[in-house]
Amino acid sequence: MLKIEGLTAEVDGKPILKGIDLEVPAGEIHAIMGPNGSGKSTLSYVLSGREGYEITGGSVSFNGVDLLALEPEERAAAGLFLAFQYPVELPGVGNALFLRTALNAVRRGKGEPELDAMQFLKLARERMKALSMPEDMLKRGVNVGFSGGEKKRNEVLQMALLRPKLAILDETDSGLDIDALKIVADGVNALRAPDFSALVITHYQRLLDYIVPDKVHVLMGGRIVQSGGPELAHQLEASGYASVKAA
Ligand SMILES: Nc1ncnc2c1ncn2[C@@H]1O[C@H](COP(=O)(O)OP(=O)(O)OP(=O)(O)O)[C@@H](O)[C@H]1O
Repeated sequence: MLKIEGLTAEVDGKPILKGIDLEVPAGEIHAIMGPNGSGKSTLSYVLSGREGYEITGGSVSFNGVDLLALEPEERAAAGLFLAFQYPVELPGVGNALFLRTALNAVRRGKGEPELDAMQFLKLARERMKALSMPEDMLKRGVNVGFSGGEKKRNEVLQMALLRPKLAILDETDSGLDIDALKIVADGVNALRAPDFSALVITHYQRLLDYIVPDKVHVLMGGRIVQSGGPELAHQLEASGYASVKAA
């Protein structure tokens, strides 16, 4: 599914990713943990094709395709989805129209028929119910006036509608109350399938009680410095990153 080899990238001439090697097979969920400023968000932005990041070396293969050669919208059409750490507000852009436009763009890319407003509403209501989101969130501007937790749920709604092949969740758990955490985790778990993979970036072991990862990786100083099973997250929670440095 995803194979990253020797990936290096810089921002404003400052090297941030210093040789990332990471493989996420189809059907697996991997977690990335690491101290503040270690490059976790940078990795997710580089994978999604955000402007301002210069790739200086390495390769990323996504289902056999050179991901780095694709435009951001082509990456989305190929099945990549990034749930932002800080979802942006788009005043004046209705959430329903935004979500339907995103969904239809991906459907077009896959050669599937677009959904009209009625078909979309039916699907969105169904998926929102599963996420315990009130329907009026469709009528409001994208994320405008949404609480922190509501913005994160709106990201997961997007994911539930787009049904990507690879979802990257960048600290989607931060700012969520305990009930919302479970709802969001259920949303991710519902997508588990042999052709779905996820990279879950988190600071907290707690999320990984609900989304049990196949592997946990520690990103420090722009490199993956340790990988292990779910027990690695427990070990980090107990001893912090000093134990990794010593390893
Ligand atoms: N536009 C930028 N200009 C300068 N430095 C940047 C820029 N974007 C990121 N950085 C730096 O790159 C480093 C990695 O940032 P990144 O956001 O990827 O870390 P992170 O691991 O996601 O951190 P956190 O856990 O705090 O979210 C940081 O030192 C950050 O200051």
